[in-house]
Order: sequence, then C-alpha cells, then structure tokens
Amino acid sequence: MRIGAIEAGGTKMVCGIGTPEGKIVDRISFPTEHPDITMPKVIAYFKDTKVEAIGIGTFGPINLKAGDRRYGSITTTPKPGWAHYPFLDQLRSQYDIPFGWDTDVNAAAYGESVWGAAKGLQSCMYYTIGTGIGVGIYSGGELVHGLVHPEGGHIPVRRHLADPYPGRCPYHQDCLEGMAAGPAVEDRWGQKAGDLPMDHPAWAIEAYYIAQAVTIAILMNSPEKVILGGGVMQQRQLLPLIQDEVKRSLNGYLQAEEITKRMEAYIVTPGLGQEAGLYGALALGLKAWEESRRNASI
Ligand SMILES: Nc1ncnc2c1ncn2[C@@H]1O[C@H](COP(=O)(O)OP(=O)(O)OP(=O)(O)O)[C@@H](O)[C@H]1O
Ligand SMILES: [Zn+2]
Repeated sequence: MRIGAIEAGGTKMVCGIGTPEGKIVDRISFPTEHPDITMPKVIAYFKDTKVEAIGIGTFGPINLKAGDRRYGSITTTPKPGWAHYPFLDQLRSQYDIPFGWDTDVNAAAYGESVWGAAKGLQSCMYYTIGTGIGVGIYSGGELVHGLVHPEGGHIPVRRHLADPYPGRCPYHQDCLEGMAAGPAVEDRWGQKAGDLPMDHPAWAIEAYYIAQAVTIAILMNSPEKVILGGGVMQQRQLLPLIQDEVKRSLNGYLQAEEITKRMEAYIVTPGLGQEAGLYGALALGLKAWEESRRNASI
C-alpha cells in the first residue's frame, strides 16, 4: 500500500510517496509559485501512483474547522494567489481518497510522535525557527486545533537587555518571530545567519528569545518532548544555550527529571531531521486512511 505526502512550504512544495511503515520511496519538489502553476504539478505527480490516501502539511494560516464551508483552504497570506485558496478541494476534485490536512508544524509534530524524537509519547511540541517561526502541538495523542490552530511564533517576548533591534513582524514588530526568525537575525547583524561565527553574541540573544517560548510552552502544555527544527537550528551551538536558558528561567520550579537530569534528551532537534515535515504529511495521510477504514467498518 502507498500513501501520498505533501509538504507545502512558502518557498517549495515537496511531494512524496511512502509506505505505512514510514519509508518514503519517491519524492519530488517544485517551487511554490501561483497555485495555477504549482497545483497542476502536484495533482499530476500523484496520477497513476495508486496512493490510497494523501496527507498535507501546509504553510498557513489555514482553515481546520470541521464542517466549515472553507475547511481545507489557506486563509490570509500575502503569497500571490494563495489567500483563501481551496487547497484540499482542488485535490479532492481529482482524487476520491481520504485526505489528512493540517499545518506544516502540526504535521511535523505528529510525524515526530510516530517515527521521530517523540516516538511512543502522547505529547510533544515542534518549533520551526526558519524564515518564520511556527509551532505544532501534539497533546493527549491528538494534534491541537481550536479557535484556529496554534500560532506560537507570534507570542510577545521580553527584550534582551543588550538588544536594541526593533523587530520586524508586520503585525507585532517585536514578537518572537519578529525578533528571532532567521530574517530578524540577518537584519539585526547585517549578514547571513549561517555566516555568523559560532561565538558571536547573536546566538546568546537568539537562545534567550527561543528559550522564553520554550519555557512558556513547557509551563502551558507540559509536553513530554520539545523539538526544535528549521534553518536557524542548524547552528549546533544554539541547542545547549537554549537548554541552559530554559533551566535558568524555570529556576528549579519543575521537578520533572526530564528537566533536572535529562535536559539534553528533552529539548532536542528533530529525529527526522530536515524531513520531519514530509514524514509528518505521510503520517497524516496514514491516519486519514486508518480513520476511513474504521468508519467504513462501523
Ligand atoms: N546554517 C544556518 N545557520 C543559521 N541560520 C540559517 C542557516 N541556514 C538557514 N538559516 C536561516 O533559516 C532561514 C530559512 O529557514 P528554513 O530553512 O527553515 O526555511 P523555510 O522553510 O523557508 O522556513 P519556514 O519554516 O519559516 O517556512 C533563513 O532565513 C536563514 O536566515
Ligand atoms: Zn508577530
């Protein structure tokens, strides 16, 4: 049996085909252009593949409200052609199979819980720190949806005392994303984040902001694992700085051994590496397939 996976990103659209055991057997990537250009390529890729379900993890914000007329669409985005685009309906009109639909970060959190760093756990949180900052929440064995979906990249943060940078979020200016996403690091220091030396003061400031978000995440959601992915986390020195900062800000309040003794195994990078999003989409497709089988047998 084959399951399809779509990781719809702001810059590229990755499509793949995988097995229920979590092996990706084929993949392809297209630039994310206007949907009139990109979607026909996505639809054509799955033709004749006999996939029995497709999972989609996408950039957002998206409509996840079950029963809503616009369920399955992208909502507000400055990306030309994508605002209110009925992503899921376009695929459904071509393929009469079950579909999984969620944010890219929820998909990644789910993929990590099935095959990655949070395997076997009932909860985890997944952050991507890249061009933007996104958060996926898996809790009590379910992905969290609600009013909309988690948007933890835009939480307010306390400013680092040595940081005069104004921030660059078009909505909030100095929210987490405005202060700590890759473009903010590059804007603040005037060079590519990947070119900043490991011992540059940028990384202590970066860790300070990310650690605030992670501290709030731990206190609010009590995840059994915190997973930090995205381009900025390629800076290996960041993870220990963040772990230390989280410990410092919790200041002994939480006595869980994951925090007091095993922090290096608690706040981690993705077990599925750069592929967490695509595997997450595969896992969502598999879940949709299983649910449709269950419903059919009732
Ligand atoms: N080696 C690196 N070190 C630090 N930062 C990096 C590195 N490589 C890329 N980045 C930063 O990561 C950002 C790109 O993030 P990522 O690779 O996660 O892409 P993306 O998928 O476009 O992001 P998003 O997850 O927000 O959609 C760039 O803005 C850059 O500032
Ligand atoms: Zn913001």
